[in-house]
Amino acid sequence: MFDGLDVEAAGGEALALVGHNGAGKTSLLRLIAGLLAPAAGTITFDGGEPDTPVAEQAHYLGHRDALKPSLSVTENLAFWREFLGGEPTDLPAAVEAVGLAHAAELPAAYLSAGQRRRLSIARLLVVRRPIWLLDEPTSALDVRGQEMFGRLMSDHLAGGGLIIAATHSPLGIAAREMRIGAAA
Ligand SMILES: Nc1ncnc2c1ncn2[C@@H]1O[C@H](COP(=O)(O)OP(=O)(O)OP(=O)(O)O)[C@@H](O)[C@H]1O
Repeated sequence: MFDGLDVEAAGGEALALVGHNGAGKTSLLRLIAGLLAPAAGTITFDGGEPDTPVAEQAHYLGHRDALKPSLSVTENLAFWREFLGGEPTDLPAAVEAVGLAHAAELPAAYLSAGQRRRLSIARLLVVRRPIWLLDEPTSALDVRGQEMFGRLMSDHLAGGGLIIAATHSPLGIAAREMRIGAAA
């Protein structure tokens, strides 16, 4: 799919992966997230927890929102916090931060596409991880949702976090562009 790829990104930086459909942007994110094994090469995280795999220090926000439809918004977040071994955090604050306070007790099955994406974004806030791997994160978000997520991404970068995002549209924050594959 791709070879000879040499990418480096530092804390506080956002890297925007751009490239044509099928270039390998999602695959690169999935490699870093530990969901695919590289045929060759290594992925390292200097300054992270040395004994913890990079994948466990990263959040992967994929195309599909990983939600349990029968659980409410708050229950989904509680599930993720438990599953990912997060510290006790203020779930209502995370729900509020993504603009879902009015839907906190609604089953995820009833959420719109944009609301599901907002709930997925709340997972990034509930369990703190330094690396955010985002695949088309703003798809389905309305303008206010995009602004909200832009602020959350900026806060993450200001705290020394790292963002790597595959995107076909502006990310809403200053990002270094990295092209995957040949220009279309
Ligand atoms: N599980 C898989 N098995 C086989 N081939 C795959 C698999 N997943 C992806 N591919 C192939 O790898 C290539 C890169 O796919 P990828 O999803 O990484 O592209 P992308 O750059 O994210 O594209 P898009 O802009 O359409 O989201 C494509 O040719 C795709 O068909």
